[in-house]
Amino acid sequence: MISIKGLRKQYVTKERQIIAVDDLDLDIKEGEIFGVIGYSGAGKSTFIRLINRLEEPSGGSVTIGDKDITRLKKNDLRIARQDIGMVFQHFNLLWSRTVAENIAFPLEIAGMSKTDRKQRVQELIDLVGLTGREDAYPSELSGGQKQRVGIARSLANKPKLLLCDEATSALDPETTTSILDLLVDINEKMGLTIILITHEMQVIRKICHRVAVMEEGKVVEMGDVLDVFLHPKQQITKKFVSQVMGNTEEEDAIPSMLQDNPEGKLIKLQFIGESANKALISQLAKQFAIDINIIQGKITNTKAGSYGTLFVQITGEDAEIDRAILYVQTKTSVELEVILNV
Ligand SMILES: Nc1ncnc2c1ncn2[C@@H]1O[C@H](COP(=O)(O)OP(=O)(O)OP(=O)(O)O)[C@@H](O)[C@H]1O
Repeated sequence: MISIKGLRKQYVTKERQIIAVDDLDLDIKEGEIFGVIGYSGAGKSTFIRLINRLEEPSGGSVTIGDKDITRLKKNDLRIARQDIGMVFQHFNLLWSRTVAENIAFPLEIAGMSKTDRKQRVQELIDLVGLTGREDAYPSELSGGQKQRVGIARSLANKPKLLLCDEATSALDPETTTSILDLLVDINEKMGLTIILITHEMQVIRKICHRVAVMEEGKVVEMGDVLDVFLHPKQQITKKFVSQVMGNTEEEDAIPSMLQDNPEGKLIKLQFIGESANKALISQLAKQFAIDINIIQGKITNTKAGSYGTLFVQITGEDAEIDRAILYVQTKTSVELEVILNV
């Protein structure tokens, strides 16, 4: 639905030239929640603002449906933008307007009649859970409520695409969760495509279907969220995954946990779905003459399902351990890695 080709943005200042977005190619599917993650300065904000041309690209194209946004003249761009909502980190509300008036603002610009506007605003207020706060001013609202107004306003013209620029970065973890839940709800109810940028892997984990990792203006890794969590390739992606899964230093410390009983093999199992794994452990213990001691385990839930890592110590005759390992590798979908041979 959205096709981005060779997208580029170069800033030229007196002191320096910066390529903030460097030859980006991406296809985003209709109805998906697509996350872009990167550290500060990676080019995320520039990228998302190029999509609706809040920034003018230096090269490349952004095609939404059958419209090449980068080629539209001013008036056509204004019309095309009605199909693209945007949510901002710092809400960008009009402080002298009430909740209802903020949400009505884009409808006024689009020329909707007062009666229709009133009805649409009420629908939106109910949708984002602000019923009863219509006449409040932004200064009277919590951060989460302000963002709900921002989201309602972005949806006013029934866009097909929603761009979220660090929409939860100014919010505490609990409020972040409730706003992310709202985005998922909107995505599912309306089939709205969402592109979000963030520096938090938790945001990607909770709601995104696919993720792109950005570094120095380029996408360095991209894939289904579950795949990226299970098999991060680039160093930067591994770092982001460890934000959620815990530090790899913890893994380094695991061999020392075997100090009390240094024998057998230390194995890392990676699996999708918790129950499949539990069943596997008991099956292995029954089928092979081995003992399995669970050292450490972690389950993480993503939008696409749960996955986990389990560290186990297997003891017994070497040949029997090897048979059990071969069984897991050839007969199950669980991934197995021998971390340590004692
Ligand atoms: N208007 C501008 N003029 C000059 N350089 C800019 C401009 N906007 C962004 N840049 C530079 O482009 C690069 C990418 O910035 P961008 O804000 O897109 O990154 P980001 O990943 O969104 O980071 P952050 O989360 O800190 O905003 C940075 O080096 C930044 O200094």
